[in-house]
Formats: sequence, C-alpha cells, structure tokens
Amino acid sequence: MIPRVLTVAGSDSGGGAGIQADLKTMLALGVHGMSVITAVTAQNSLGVQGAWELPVEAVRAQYRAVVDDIGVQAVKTGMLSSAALVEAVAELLAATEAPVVVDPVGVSKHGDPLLAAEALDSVRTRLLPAATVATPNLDEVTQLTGVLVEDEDGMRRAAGAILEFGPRWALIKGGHLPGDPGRAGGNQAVDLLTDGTEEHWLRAPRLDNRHTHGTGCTLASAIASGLARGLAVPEAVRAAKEYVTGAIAAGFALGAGIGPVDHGWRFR
Ligand SMILES: Nc1ncnc2c1ncn2[C@@H]1O[C@H](COP(=O)(O)OP(=O)(O)O)[C@@H](O)[C@H]1O
Ligand SMILES: Cc1ncc(COP(=O)(O)O)c(N)n1
Repeated sequence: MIPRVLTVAGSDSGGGAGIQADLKTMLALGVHGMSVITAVTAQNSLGVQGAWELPVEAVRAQYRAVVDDIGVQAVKTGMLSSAALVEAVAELLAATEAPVVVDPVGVSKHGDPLLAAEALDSVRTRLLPAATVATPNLDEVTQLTGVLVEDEDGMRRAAGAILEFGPRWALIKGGHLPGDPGRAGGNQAVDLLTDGTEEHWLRAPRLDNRHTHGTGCTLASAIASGLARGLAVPEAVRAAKEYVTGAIAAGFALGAGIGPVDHGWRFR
C-alpha cells in the first residue's frame, strides 16, 4: 500500500511553499499526498500580495472527506490563518490516530503575516498538544514562548518551552541562526530534535543560496512522509533533513525575488 499523507495548509500560487511544496515533497518521497486547503494566497518570489481564508465549514468538510473514506498514515499542518481555523483543525487532529507534524507557520520569508496575532494562544493551548512533532523556526519559537534564541543553548531552552505546551517532540529549526562561522552553529544549519529525554542535533552545511522559499513546509512534509512509512521520529527527521538540504542546494531563481527549493532534485 502507498502510504497516504494529508497536508492542512495554505495555497502558495507561486508553487514554492504551502500546499504546493507539501504535495511535491510527498510525490518526491513516494507517498500519496492529499490536501485540506485553509487559505488561498496570491504569492510569488517577491512576497504575499493577498490572502483569503476558507470558511471553517469548508476546512472541516475537506478533512472529513479525506479521513473518513481514504484514511491517513500521517498529517502535516502549515498555514492556519485564524484562531477559528486553528481551533477547528486542532479538534479534528485530536480525533485522528495518525501522527501529526505541526509547522506553526507565523510569517512568510518576506515578513507577511500568515497567522493572526490573536491565534497564537490557540496554537499554544490547542494545536501544539495535538502534535507528534512541532517544527517552529526561531521567530516562531520567540512568538510562542518568549525565548530569544541566539545560540545552541538557546535552542535547548526553546525546545523545553515548546515541549511544555504538550507536543511529543520539538524540532527547533536553526535555519535563521546567523551563519557567522565565529558563532555557535557557525557555518552549519543546525536543528535540535528532542522529546525532553533524547536530544538529537541535526547538522548540515549552511548553503549560500538565497533561493530558500519553502524550506519549512518541505521539511515538515518530508517528516510526515517518513512517519507515514513507519519510521520512528528521529529517523524520519534525519531523512527529512537530508532531503531538504539537497532541495536547498538545488534551489533556483524564479521571478525577481527569492526562488523556491527544488523538490525534484533527486530526479535530476
Ligand atoms: N542556508 C541554509 N543552508 C542549509 N540548510 C538551511 C538553510 N536555511 C535553512 N536551512 C534548513 O532548512 C530547514 C528549515 O528551516 P528554516 O528555514 O529555519 O525554517 P522556516 O522555513 O520555517 O523559516 C531546517 O532544517 C534548516 O536548518
Ligand atoms: C501558503 C504558505 N504557507 C507557508 C509559507 C511559509 O513558507 P516557508 O516554508 O518558507 O516557511 C508560505 N510562504 N506560504
């Protein structure tokens, strides 16, 4: 059987992040990708020009349609836009047995908001407790926990603060740590995965490529794809890190701004 993976996220018309990144990642990793669209964005390499949420009822109906008939081996969430959508999705996830990867998307690479400020509390108290793995970047960690991360010790404190909200594992993505070779992390892109007992540091060379649109979505979808295949969380995260690193290395120019990672790099 081909494992089935569901993404609950926003559409990126430019095809680099969101639902489009998720489905391409799933195809590249050999699972059957399915989608619940929460919002539609008008987006390109220059930023987000507009965003429109779907009604809660439409999100619920898509989710039920997929889960009740087809079934899922893993779920990934991305842009959820509003408190009402966060709460509705959290409730659906709590009633689903499959592992859940929560990417608590807050803002786009260009700084455009993808989540209403008043939804943060629902993310903390409703969404994170439903997560098998939560994958905040450093800005999202600060927004959610108040912890400011400047080095690897900060990442450890941030992970502890995220775990207090109830996800089984926290993956703190250090992609936004300064790439100064003199600093902790230095010329590496370092992520920390922990469940509060085990600690796994994932290190890859920091790539000098500005075309990184979609990194977070790609990583979270790759983790969900690994979990759907039956991998344990540390193995799924390790494989996903390897996939996203290759995709960033092959990221390419599109439009006048930040281009996407290359989801198809392993086929070229
Ligand atoms: N320049 C880079 N070189 C290599 N890996 C990177 C680079 N930038 C980000 N990453 C990795 O990409 C993944 C996504 O991280 P990040 O970019 O921080 O997330 P987000 O897209 O949510 O902001 C992480 O594994 C991170 O370490
Ligand atoms: C619809 C949508 N969802 C998520 C992101 C974040 O992208 P990234 O993966 O680069 O953090 C985005 N820019 N647009």
